[in-house]
Amino acid sequence: MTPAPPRSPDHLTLALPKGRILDEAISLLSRAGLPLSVPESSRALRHEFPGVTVLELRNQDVPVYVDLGVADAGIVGKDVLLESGRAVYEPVDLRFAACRLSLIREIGAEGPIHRVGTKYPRLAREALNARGIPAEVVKLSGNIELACLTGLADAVVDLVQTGGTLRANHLEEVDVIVHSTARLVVNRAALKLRRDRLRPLIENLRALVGQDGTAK
Ligand SMILES: Nc1ncnc2c1ncn2[C@@H]1O[C@H](COP(=O)(O)OP(=O)(O)OP(=O)(O)O)[C@@H](O)[C@H]1O
Ligand SMILES: O=P(O)(O)OC[C@H]1O[C@H](OP(=O)(O)OP(=O)(O)O)[C@H](O)[C@@H]1O
Repeated sequence: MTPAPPRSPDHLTLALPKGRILDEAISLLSRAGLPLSVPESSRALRHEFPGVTVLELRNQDVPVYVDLGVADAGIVGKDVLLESGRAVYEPVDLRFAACRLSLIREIGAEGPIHRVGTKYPRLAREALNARGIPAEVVKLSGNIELACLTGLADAVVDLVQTGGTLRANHLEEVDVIVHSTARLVVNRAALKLRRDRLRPLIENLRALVGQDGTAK
């Protein structure tokens, strides 16, 4: 393993997910005082700004990079954070990318649930255990609703926001498992080492999303 070059305590490394969270994350961080702009469309995965490096990752990898201290902080959905099981510090609910993780079946489906398809096997397992449903959980990677339509599974655990995907596929939400929004996550050691950079960032983000006790 190549050791990472030492980073100055003045420098911040941020883990941000490509996909639907990236633009809003960059916009919020910029308004909170970081000199960021949306990375130009290139194949580059690491973007340098004055005093800040942005690592562009898959959602599931954001908690890993932050927990292991390669990134000082990151932004990720609560759904992905819970699924990761990583005990990172989570100081700000950024209140965007709101959705819920739900148990979903074909409209009118009855009878026992034997197999559940999902991108969230840990949360699905916990939810099924809590409801006393001894079903098999099958990990899938995308277009999860298809598992119900094809008979691969007799229920799925997936995200719902407008409900448009459910309606378009003759599916219904049977139960909400957890509500999710985007969160700022911070490495606990970095919070001490880079306190002068991270504390103002946390306070500015709290003020921007209305969690500092002041009016927005
Ligand atoms: N339809 C939606 N409406 C609002 N927020 C959503 C919706 N779908 C997902 N999210 C939130 O945005 C996060 C990122 O979603 P996105 O669609 O970019 O990920 P993905 O492409 O499915 O993930 P990956 O390809 O990295 O596995 C999710 O973890 C969730 O918190
Ligand atoms: O209730 P809705 O507003 O329809 O949103 C829910 C859909 O959004 C997400 O899928 P996405 O579009 O990210 O595609 P994916 O399945 O590839 O993740 C999620 O997995 C649902 O399928």
